[in-house]
Amino acid sequence: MRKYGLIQKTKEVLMIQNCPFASSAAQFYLSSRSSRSVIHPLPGDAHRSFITMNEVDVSLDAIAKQKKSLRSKVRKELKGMSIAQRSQEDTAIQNIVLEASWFKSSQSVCAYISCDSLREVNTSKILSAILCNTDEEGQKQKRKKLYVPRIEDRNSHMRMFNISSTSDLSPNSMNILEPAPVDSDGNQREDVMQATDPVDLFLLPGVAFDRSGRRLGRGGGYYDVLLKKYQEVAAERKWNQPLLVALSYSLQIMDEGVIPVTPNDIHVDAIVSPAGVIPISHAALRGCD
Ligand SMILES: Nc1nc2c(c(=O)[nH]1)N(C=O)[C@@H](CNc1ccc(C(=O)N[C@@H](CCC(=O)O)C(=O)O)cc1)CN2
Ligand SMILES: Nc1ncnc2c1ncn2[C@@H]1O[C@H](COP(=O)(O)OP(=O)(O)OP(=O)(O)O)[C@@H](O)[C@H]1O
Repeated sequence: MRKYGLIQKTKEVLMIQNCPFASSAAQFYLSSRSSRSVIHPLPGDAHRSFITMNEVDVSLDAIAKQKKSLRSKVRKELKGMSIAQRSQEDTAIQNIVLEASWFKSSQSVCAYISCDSLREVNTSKILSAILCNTDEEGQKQKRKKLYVPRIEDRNSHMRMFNISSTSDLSPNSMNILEPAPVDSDGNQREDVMQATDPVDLFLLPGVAFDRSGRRLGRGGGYYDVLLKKYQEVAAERKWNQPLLVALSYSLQIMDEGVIPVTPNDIHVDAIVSPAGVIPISHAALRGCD
């Protein structure tokens, strides 16, 4: 069912031409002509507006394999990082976020709870600052709303629930901390999809990123599905779209063209690495003024 939907969507996207940056996925088509099944820019091949279902299948399978292999390569490199290097990069990245104008002005944030064994950029300092209402100098701030992920099933279904303390969290089967849908007083937590105010900022985890905004996740499709849904909800409610900011160790930033993508992959607006913010979209460039 999902695969058929994906094939339909892929075909629709592949037939769109001359799209602006906002739908950057549409500027590429999947090609199975090459044995490596790469992604080509459209212009020179704009006449090729149809591909068969089989070609889409072959290309998507090849892309899935390329993603898997890139994930293993980067995971290995992350395992090779020294504790000191990671800790230095964790501090630098989190300080950059805490000092950024787009973070300071945000009122509602979706962020991940970092998992040490997955070698994810640490978010504990950012989460504490949000939950304690303090800025990087310890000054009191207006309290931001915080939503964190909870996996619902293995079918790419994740929800984001509002929490007010890290004591609201317990480890799931993957040893990632997550909130129960009901709090300790028996009250249903607010799901970000039901929130009455917009989310300004998503802080995203991932395995690899590039300077054109491509993001390779852990392979569950959880973020791609949730972000697409949230973008649709925001558009229906005529809200500004949230800024999508990925947190990345230096070695997770790839040269352009290395990260394979499909039309389902949501591009990020900016990346924060220890070297600073890499603004990608117009929204991020405006936010970095
Ligand atoms: N901190 C955090 N929370 C998150 C995510 C995340 O990436 N980071 N997710 C974002 O989706 C969801 C969880 N998805 C996950 C998907 C895979 C693995 C994992 O352990 N993957 C192994 C490889 C498994 C395999 O290849 O079979 C790994 O990456 O080492 C963990 C979480 C929701 N919560
Ligand atoms: N919007 C979507 N609708 C349906 N299926 C999707 C969607 N996005 C991703 N998927 C499916 O999820 C699976 C994993 O996708 P992919 O490898 O791109 O995940 P990822 O980006 O690494 O993970 P994540 O989004 O959790 O960080 C694939 O089978 C993909 O087709």
